[in-house]
Amino acid sequence: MLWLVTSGIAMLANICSKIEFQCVAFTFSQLPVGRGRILFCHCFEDFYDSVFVFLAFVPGVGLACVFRFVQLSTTHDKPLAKSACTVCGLGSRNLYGITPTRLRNFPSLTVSTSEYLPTRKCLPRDVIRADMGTEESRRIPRVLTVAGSDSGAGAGIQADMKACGALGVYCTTAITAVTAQNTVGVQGIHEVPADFVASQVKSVLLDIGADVVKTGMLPSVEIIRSLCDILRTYPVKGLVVDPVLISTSGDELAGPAILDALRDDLFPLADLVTPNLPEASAIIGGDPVTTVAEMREAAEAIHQLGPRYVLVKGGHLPGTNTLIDVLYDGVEWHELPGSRIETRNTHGTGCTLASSIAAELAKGQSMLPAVLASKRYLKDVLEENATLKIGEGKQGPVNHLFKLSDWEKSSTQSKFRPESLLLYAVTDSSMNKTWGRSTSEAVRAAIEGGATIVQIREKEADTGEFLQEAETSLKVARDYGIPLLINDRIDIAIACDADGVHLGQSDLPVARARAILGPGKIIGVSCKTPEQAEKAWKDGADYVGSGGVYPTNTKKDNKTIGIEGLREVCYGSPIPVVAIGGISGANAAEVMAYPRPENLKGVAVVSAFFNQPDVKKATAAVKSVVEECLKDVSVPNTSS
Ligand SMILES: Nc1ncnc2c1ncn2[C@@H]1O[C@H](COP(=O)(O)OP(=O)(O)O)[C@@H](O)[C@H]1O
Ligand SMILES: Cc1ncc(COP(=O)(O)O)c(N)n1
Repeated sequence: MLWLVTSGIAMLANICSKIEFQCVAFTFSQLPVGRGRILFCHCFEDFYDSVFVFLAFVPGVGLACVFRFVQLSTTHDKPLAKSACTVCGLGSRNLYGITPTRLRNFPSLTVSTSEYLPTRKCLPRDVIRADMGTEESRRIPRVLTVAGSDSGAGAGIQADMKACGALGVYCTTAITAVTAQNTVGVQGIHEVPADFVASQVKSVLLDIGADVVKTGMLPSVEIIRSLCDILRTYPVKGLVVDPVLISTSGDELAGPAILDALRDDLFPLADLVTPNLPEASAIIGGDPVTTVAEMREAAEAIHQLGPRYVLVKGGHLPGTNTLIDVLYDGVEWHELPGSRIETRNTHGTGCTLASSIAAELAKGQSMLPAVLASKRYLKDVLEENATLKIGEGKQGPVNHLFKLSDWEKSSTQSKFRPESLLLYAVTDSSMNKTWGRSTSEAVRAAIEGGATIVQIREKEADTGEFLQEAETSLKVARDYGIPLLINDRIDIAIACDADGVHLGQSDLPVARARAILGPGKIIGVSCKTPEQAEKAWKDGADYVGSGGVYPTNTKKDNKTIGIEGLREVCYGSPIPVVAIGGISGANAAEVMAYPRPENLKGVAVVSAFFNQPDVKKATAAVKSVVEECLKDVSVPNTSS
């Protein structure tokens, strides 16, 4: 039920004659209000079941009326309404004087000027609608999309929701048709009855509200007409009309029968109409639109039909790599150029552009900046996803949420492959300096010699130098497809986007590191005991580095655990283990010899690679020893 509280009787009568909801009027002066569907109520309890309260009043008188209303609602021992209801105020700007605190029973207050009357003509383009949240609530720009569902999710409702979401705008929906659609084409269309489309639109507008309405596929004249009726009754700040007729695949989504309804009913209400070239041609009666000059003529002709702006989109311009969209407001022309991006993933570009413009308008942008911002967003989407493969057909969908969809970061699967531990190179900058080479040169040589994973270990350099070393080494490792980890310093790993970190027992706890790095990065942990290995696994590590297997000078005060200690760790470790500490070509066979624990995957080497004149040769030498051990296919020993 919609409640009207008013002292402006004439306005109330006018509004009630236009809306379909049952209205109950409560006038503070108890004046008789006797028209249409208006009923009376005489006590405050009667408001209790309302879902929407509309405060209508004449300027001047209105403010006193609202204060009285607020006072009543706050002194009353019940809340104003059972559930949070929207309060819409209509009248003078004086409403701005009401503070959110005074209106704490109202989740939102919408104010429009008294020029708001249920005839579209007198609705100012910039009708003032200030939604005042309560002190605790935040407001988010809202777009309502009235469009078809695309099961392939590149276009239609799905595109609109994702584009608005990506741009920080809350998108509600009224579905006009459900299509069975994929990258090959449209296999079926199931139209939603016009009255149910209208119900969806009203449900949204009467509760959540919308700053801007965007339309896409409107498959019938009835749907267009009922939408126009609603928009005349409940005007919104902006209306963006994408006159969808045919899909990129060439399938008809709305027949020529709707053209008259678009031209006569919807376009005059629109702030922006966004036809592509075939749509522009159909709207103006079939004349070809294939050049920028013809786009201008079409924009002019469409503008005559009543919208404030026309954007004729040039995605279908033949034989050019510069795509021009033409924007026209009846006076000024803007030719907005963009380069054609080579990609099959263009299904949904039109819907995406229109809904992005709607989103930008909802944020309060004016038209030209909104169009430019949307073109930039679309360009980023097309560029980022140019080579993406979704579906087998010719028209790949636009992937709007590319910023969220770095699967390596969002995946629940680590990139870690246990086999990569086979020949693990751990750098030492002082050794490399002694031999006159940079860390990245040493990394390249180790990889060329057969290293299967690299860890940058830096104990001397300051943070800036370390980062630079890591970045240049990472470039080398990426060229060869070899994972590169950073020793100890999770900040450096994040800064250069390395593949992961290797942590000691006294470094950042593994669980914290995992929480920071996410599931896609590799984490290794140094462990000397099976208990440490078990904990590392529980905390989210991918592998264990266990040693020192042999005495070594690389790490001071490092206890040697020997082959026996290594094996104990392996048997207690639920995750793969790499042996470390004093390993060289001379002893690697002993470490890796069969029978060995199944999860002992390789050897990590420092001096035997980097304290050598020829890193590549030294690495290759250890590699051949380890590979020799792998040739032994005897059943691995898994018991202690
Ligand atoms: N391959 C592309 N590279 C860059 N921009 C494109 C490409 N294809 C379309 N666009 C842009 O996408 C928007 C939608 O264009 P268009 O393809 O004409 O619409 P529709 O998807 O409605 O057919 C326009 O701004 C157009 O310039
Ligand atoms: C439900 C729906 N709405 C709109 C389009 C147009 O998008 P495109 O022109 O990219 O095929 C579509 N294919 N499906």
